[in-house]
Amino acid sequence: MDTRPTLLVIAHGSRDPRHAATVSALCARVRALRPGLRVEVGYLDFNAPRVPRVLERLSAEGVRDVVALPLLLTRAFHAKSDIPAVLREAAARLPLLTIRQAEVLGPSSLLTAALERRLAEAGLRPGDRRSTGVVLASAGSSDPEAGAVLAEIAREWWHTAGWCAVRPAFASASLPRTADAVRALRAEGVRRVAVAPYVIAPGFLPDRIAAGAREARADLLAPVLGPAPELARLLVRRYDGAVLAPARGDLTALSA
Ligand SMILES: C[C@@]1(CC(=O)O)c2cc3[nH]c(cc4nc(cc5[nH]c(cc(n2)[C@H]1CCC(=O)O)[C@@](C)(CC(=O)O)[C@@H]5CCC(=O)O)C(CC(=O)O)=C4CCC(=O)O)c(CCC(=O)O)c3CC(=O)O
Ligand SMILES: [Co+2]
Repeated sequence: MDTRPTLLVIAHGSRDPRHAATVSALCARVRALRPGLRVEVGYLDFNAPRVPRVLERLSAEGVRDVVALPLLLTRAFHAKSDIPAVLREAAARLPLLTIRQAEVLGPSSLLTAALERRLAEAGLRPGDRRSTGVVLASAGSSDPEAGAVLAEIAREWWHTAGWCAVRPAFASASLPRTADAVRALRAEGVRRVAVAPYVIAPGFLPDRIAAGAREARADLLAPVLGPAPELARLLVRRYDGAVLAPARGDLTALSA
């Protein structure tokens, strides 16, 4: 029997059916990277099964150890408040289960590599970098830490990839919006403006980013990250990090 903790991927959920289809495709890639590892998905909202139902089922089946991995790019509301509350509540009802929450996916060079893969798919050539300004369009959060982290990711990516500029934009909760960031780059004289959605799956907020890119006539709109191979590798990396965490004395277990 496989004694490794079960991987529970916690996805946001969406009314858009492409969201859950993308999450499933990503999990299939993770299973291919780690044959024999049990990978389950639970949703916070909109889709079934919800996280508490999955944990109940796992506990009933005799699973004792779970790594709960937020399928989120940023440590903000969902990662800091929402998921810990859901896990605490479930852990209190399921005393045989040990649940560890893994780190969120970002920031990571694997994510910028996935963004570059998507920009190339949208037609951007490596030689275009110096003349291209990129709008890094994320979901947005009212958590100021998220905004600061996104600004740092934009700075770092600009620095390492050699873009003419990288500017953050947000689909909700904070400003600027995608269309305003595209216009600002144009006003600064940037020749080619590309929009890179820093979101995982198609859905409501990605559609808003795409509408903003069209409205401001961006030259290029990349697809969402989706089941990129870099993302699958990053999930495995965060899972491994959580499995190793207690050995470092960095106990994140929610129930003993
Ligand atoms: C807390 C809040 C902002 C705040 O106020 O701080 C916030 C935060 C975050 N959402 C994130 C992600 C996604 N959000 C959606 C969808 C919706 N999100 C909405 C609201 C809110 N989202 C605010 C709560 C307001 C309230 O509930 O009172 C909805 C209801 C309405 C709306 O936006 O108007 C709309 C449903 C639309 C519908 O009805 O169908 C999808 C799915 C999709 O787009 O379809 C994804 C996955 C995208 C992907 O695939 O990556 C992340 C990024 C996490 C990460 O990866 O880092 C954060 C950041 C964080 O965690 O803080
Ligand atoms: Co949201």
